[in-house]
Amino acid sequence: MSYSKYLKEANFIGGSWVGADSGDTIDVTNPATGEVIGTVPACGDVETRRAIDAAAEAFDGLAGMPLMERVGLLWKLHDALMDNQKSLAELLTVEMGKPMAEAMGEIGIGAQYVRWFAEEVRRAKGEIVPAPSNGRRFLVTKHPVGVVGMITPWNFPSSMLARKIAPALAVGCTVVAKPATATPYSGLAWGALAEEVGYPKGAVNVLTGSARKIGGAIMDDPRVRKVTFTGSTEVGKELIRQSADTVKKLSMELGGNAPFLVFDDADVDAAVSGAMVSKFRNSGQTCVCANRIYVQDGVYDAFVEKLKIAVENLKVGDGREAGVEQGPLIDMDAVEKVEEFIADAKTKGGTVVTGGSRHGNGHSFFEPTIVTEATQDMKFAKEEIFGPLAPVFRFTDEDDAIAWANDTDFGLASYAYTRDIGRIFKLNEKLQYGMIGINSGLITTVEAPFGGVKESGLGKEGGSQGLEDYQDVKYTAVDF
Ligand SMILES: NC(=O)C1=CN([C@@H]2O[C@H](COP(=O)(O)OP(=O)(O)OC[C@H]3O[C@@H](n4cnc5c(N)ncnc54)[C@H](OP(=O)(O)O)[C@@H]3O)[C@@H](O)[C@H]2O)C=CC1
Ligand SMILES: O=C(O)CCCC(=O)O
Repeated sequence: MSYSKYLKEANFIGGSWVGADSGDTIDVTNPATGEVIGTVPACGDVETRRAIDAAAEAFDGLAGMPLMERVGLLWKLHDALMDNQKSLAELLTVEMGKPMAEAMGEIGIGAQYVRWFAEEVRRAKGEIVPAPSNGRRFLVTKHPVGVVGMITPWNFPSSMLARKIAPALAVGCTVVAKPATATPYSGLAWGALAEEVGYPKGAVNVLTGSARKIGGAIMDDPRVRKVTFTGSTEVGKELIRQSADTVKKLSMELGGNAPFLVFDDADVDAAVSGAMVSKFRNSGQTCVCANRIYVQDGVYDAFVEKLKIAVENLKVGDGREAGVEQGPLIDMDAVEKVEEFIADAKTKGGTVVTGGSRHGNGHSFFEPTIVTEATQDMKFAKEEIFGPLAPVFRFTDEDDAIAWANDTDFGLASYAYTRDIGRIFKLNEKLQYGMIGINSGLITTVEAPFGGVKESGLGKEGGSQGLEDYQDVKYTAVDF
């Protein structure tokens, strides 16, 4: 199959494809079938330090490369992604399970991130700040932070690296990346692409293996000046603690618990379409997925009826089959977690109006599910579901809905459907979230800063802010 071009069973360190020193490997399986599709090296701290050596050595060369050469490399990277979009998407689907259409979209948005940062870096201007007296100039300039450690999850194994690697390389930082063990090939493909388009040796290094050992070596090393992580809040907090000893710059894209508010004046059909994309994209496994759907009394029944029809039309199956819209969950633990949420809701008065069970064919598939009459004491009101389960809560009063929406430690994405302009501005002020979708269930775009507040993380990815996160600001006072 064409995806085999990018199925690399070795790690990319200092410009060479290598195994673990021990020779040990880890199996990689297709969650839709359970079959082993290949192996990757089980690397640890020694190999990670070697990768950091290579990245540190490559740094001056990449940082000192003329801007238009760095931009040229990014353009080549963009073209390589688009030229190989189908084979990279197949690889992604085979290791992660998402439907091919979504995998094609993920490779496409990854390429867009590369193009965006190739454009944005040309406008990464500094400042000359007015001095208070004559004979002085105050310069504010921007510089690449240095070697960047990147740790990424399985749910968007290609695009989560795109929005970290692209700005890093754009400004001249070098990279040591550790993709998730469940989905390593889409991460290793970034090494293959960097090699293909001619990045200097050591500019991009990609390792697989023990999260604790690779992560530990990245966090301990003073040469790694920044760490960017996407994943669970629990691991993110541990990395924040570990970063203290060497005071690293951090970007943390952590968990979410997105509220999705539907007010009486909403266009109910539009709200249902928005809820479908927000809740069921990637089988509910995105950190910006609607986790709690709050619907006002006046449209509650109509919303549930239409949502049920849309959910029952979803085709579940192997992501490689034509027309499939819901792939498997990443593993059986994820299935069990969804089952626990449903069982808890049922004991507290929730009603399963569709779905609720494992899907027939034996692997980690789960039926797209709706639970109605959800309440604030149910587990999913506080915890991230990360699966195809849509809890629908009922509300009467706008202020109650906003208070419930904010009643969480997370603050990543939120959504609201309403046509009242005054309410839209009130939501903009009151919702304690880094991102708000008004009459839109799909808000991720390269042009805008993606990121959360509260325990959903630190820093932004995308937008102009997503470039600045890879730069240090330096102030130089010149007296003459
Ligand atoms: N915000 C988001 O986008 C995501 C949120 N999640 C949430 O987290 C839950 C658990 O998912 P999971 O994949 O286990 O997420 P994790 O946070 O455990 O994994 C994300 C990445 O961190 C690595 N990692 C794990 N432990 C450490 C460590 N101690 N030091 C350094 N790196 C580490 C993982 O490596 P390895 O794969 O080798 O374990 C992976 O590369 C999900 O159910 C979901 O709720 C998950 C993924 C993405
Ligand atoms: O789940 C994430 O961590 C990122 C979601 C990206 C997207 O919305 O496409």
